[in-house]
Amino acid sequence: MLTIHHLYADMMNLYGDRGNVISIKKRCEWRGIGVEVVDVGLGERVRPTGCDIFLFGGGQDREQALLADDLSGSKGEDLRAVVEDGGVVLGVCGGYQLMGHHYETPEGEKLPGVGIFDLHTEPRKPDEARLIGNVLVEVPAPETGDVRRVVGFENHGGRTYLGDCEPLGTVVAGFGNNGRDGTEGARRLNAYGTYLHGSLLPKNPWLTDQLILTALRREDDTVELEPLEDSAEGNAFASMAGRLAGRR
Ligand SMILES: NC(=O)CC[C@H](N)C(=O)O
Repeated sequence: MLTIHHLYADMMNLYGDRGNVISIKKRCEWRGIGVEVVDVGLGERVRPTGCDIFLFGGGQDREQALLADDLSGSKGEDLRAVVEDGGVVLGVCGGYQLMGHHYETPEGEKLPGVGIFDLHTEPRKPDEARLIGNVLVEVPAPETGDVRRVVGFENHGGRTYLGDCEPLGTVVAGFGNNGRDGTEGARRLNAYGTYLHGSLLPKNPWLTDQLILTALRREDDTVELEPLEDSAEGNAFASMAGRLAGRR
């Protein structure tokens, strides 16, 4: 049984990030893989089962401030332990920002993060716009050495800067972490962070399956996923990626 832990489901669900939960759930069900969804709200502990995917969606500054305190206690420790143990975690935008050291709001408030990634996020300057639009990212797959593509939508004021931390990938079109250094997102062990809403996973079925496979293989490293008929999603992905790549 794969457990999807949906962190702050009712607070951090900007731009349809709940679609990430639905995509993982359906792609498991279509394969006859047992899957359950557990909402993890304020004051609730994360309870790993050994076959888990933790999802942390996007949110406005107000929601981030409300839950930053909740993350600074035992829940943050538990999430760091999950990542160190090779657990699968995906943070999107506001959730991603709070997986770093801190997120500084435009009002100058530094919201403490969980410290999963060595990164921090600064506010946009008064004369800077929010980073908004469609994004195309090239993601190296170290396991196979090939490069995959990810598409999505971004809308964030924060500018994220990586320290000793790998990016998820390189921006081909769009802004990414900060609109300056060409990086998008972050990755460490099996923890992923990204600015891509969309929602991300329905638009990028290969990434969804990679998260599912990684989680399943923590229990049984011989598991394989039967392929699904992704032509519709694949065509939508290819046309968006092609359009965006044409903007290089
Ligand atoms: N889309 C989001 O999750 C926004 C994150 C954060 N509030 C920012 O504006 O950068």
